[in-house]
Amino acid sequence: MTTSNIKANPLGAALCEKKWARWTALALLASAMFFAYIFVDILSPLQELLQEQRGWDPVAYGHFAGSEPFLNVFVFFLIFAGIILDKMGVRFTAVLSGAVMVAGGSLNYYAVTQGFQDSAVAVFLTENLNLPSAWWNVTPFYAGMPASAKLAAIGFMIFGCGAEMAGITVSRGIVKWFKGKEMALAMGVEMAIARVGVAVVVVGAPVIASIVPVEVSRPVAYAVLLLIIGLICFITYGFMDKKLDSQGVQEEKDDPFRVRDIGKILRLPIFWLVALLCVLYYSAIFPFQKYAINMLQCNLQFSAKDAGLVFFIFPLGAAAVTPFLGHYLDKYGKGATMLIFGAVLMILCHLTFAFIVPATQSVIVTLTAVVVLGISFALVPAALWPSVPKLIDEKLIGSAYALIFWIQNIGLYAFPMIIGSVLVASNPGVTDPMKYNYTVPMCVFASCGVAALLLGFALKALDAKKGYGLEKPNHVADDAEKELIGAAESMEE
Ligand SMILES: NCCCC[C@H](NC(=O)[C@@H](N)CC(=O)O)C(=O)O
Repeated sequence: MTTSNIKANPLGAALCEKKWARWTALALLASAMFFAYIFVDILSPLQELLQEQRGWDPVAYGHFAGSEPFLNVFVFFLIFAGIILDKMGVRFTAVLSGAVMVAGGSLNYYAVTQGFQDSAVAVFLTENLNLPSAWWNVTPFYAGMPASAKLAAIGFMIFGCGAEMAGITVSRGIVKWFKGKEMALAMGVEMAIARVGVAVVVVGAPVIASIVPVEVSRPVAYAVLLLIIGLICFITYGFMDKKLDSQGVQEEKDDPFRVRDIGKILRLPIFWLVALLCVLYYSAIFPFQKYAINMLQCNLQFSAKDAGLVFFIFPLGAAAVTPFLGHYLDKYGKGATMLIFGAVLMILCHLTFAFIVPATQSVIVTLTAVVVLGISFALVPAALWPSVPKLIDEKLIGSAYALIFWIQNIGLYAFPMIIGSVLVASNPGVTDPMKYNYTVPMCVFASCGVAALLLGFALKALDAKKGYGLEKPNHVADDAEKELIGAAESMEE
């Protein structure tokens, strides 16, 4: 349960009390995340070029793309990241995560360069990591996978450790600087900037790659450069963070860390409601993004470029709305209600893609659904992430974010594969990628929305019963929660 982290500062106003300082801290954290999100999707619009220049077929690309959460999910790296964050604090973990992203990103870059193709490492990887395509092979590697895709996947999974570690660290950093102030607005701005990163990549990567001589690795080189700038942002943030600590505004660190603290989080019913809502909602968003362009191509008979332009408004729409919803949450609350609305909008949009878009082939209907889905993708993240500090003890917040991310990453790992299988099973005999019928996969996404909606109702009911303050504005919740939390804790004991 939350306690205020602000201690009286005899030397005057703490840095986080100064608006310019806390927004500068946010700018540094958000810039690093912006660059991370750019890297995540840098190869997504270059699949055709990867096939031409590096011999990656869709299967190789799919295995590479799915490799990012691998270490986080199966080697529990995210859990360790949460423990490191709670033990070592934001400053150390931010710089560590930035360095891990640069290391993984550089390896990923080297794998797609021409230089790697003729190297001894390429020969070694061609002969190794040829794992059978059996059900138990949860790794991204399979027999016959191009060596460059294997090394790129290794780089991408290392990058993924850094990116997710950065994600939880930035969330905790925002709590540290903005608690009791414009916390949801700050998280909204950070996520909006991240969404712009996704939009920039969709348009920018193909342009950079197509500069003569056409080269698929060039956009990746630029993205690695941005990761290095992101690391510099984290280091710069470290100086501000240190100053803040020296003013007595220190994070509550769990010292010594006890595994039973994780057990404490896992025993909270409200934690499970939030984590399951998160995995179900995000599993119907990020994996959907991977199939959306092809779904639009099949339904509207569009080229990939036109479908990309239609889908481009999805992250931009979300980016435009998220900060306003964050501000609304700070001022008026209604977090649980926002989660419910977000789930309803998502269900409506996925059902529209499942039934109305294929029947009407209407561009207007499609655009409307994409815009509404963007609003849903603003509502849920804007309400979800700033609500976590209302539910969990501040010294365990890093572990709590990490556990939620970990559960979410299981969904993000599994769903692209589940949807791929459902797509193939519901389109027997179809081999032309422009002829898929997406009705059944879209119904699977919609059913995730229905489950998320039910969890949203349960969350609202539990909040009303135990008084976590999810429906309260942030500032008010901060004062009220201290009393409520004590009551809630004793009830939970
Ligand atoms: N300060 C908000 C942090 C969460 C943002 C959230 N990102 C994630 O949930 C990532 N774990 C997703 C991923 O694994 O790629 C978002 O809404 O983008």
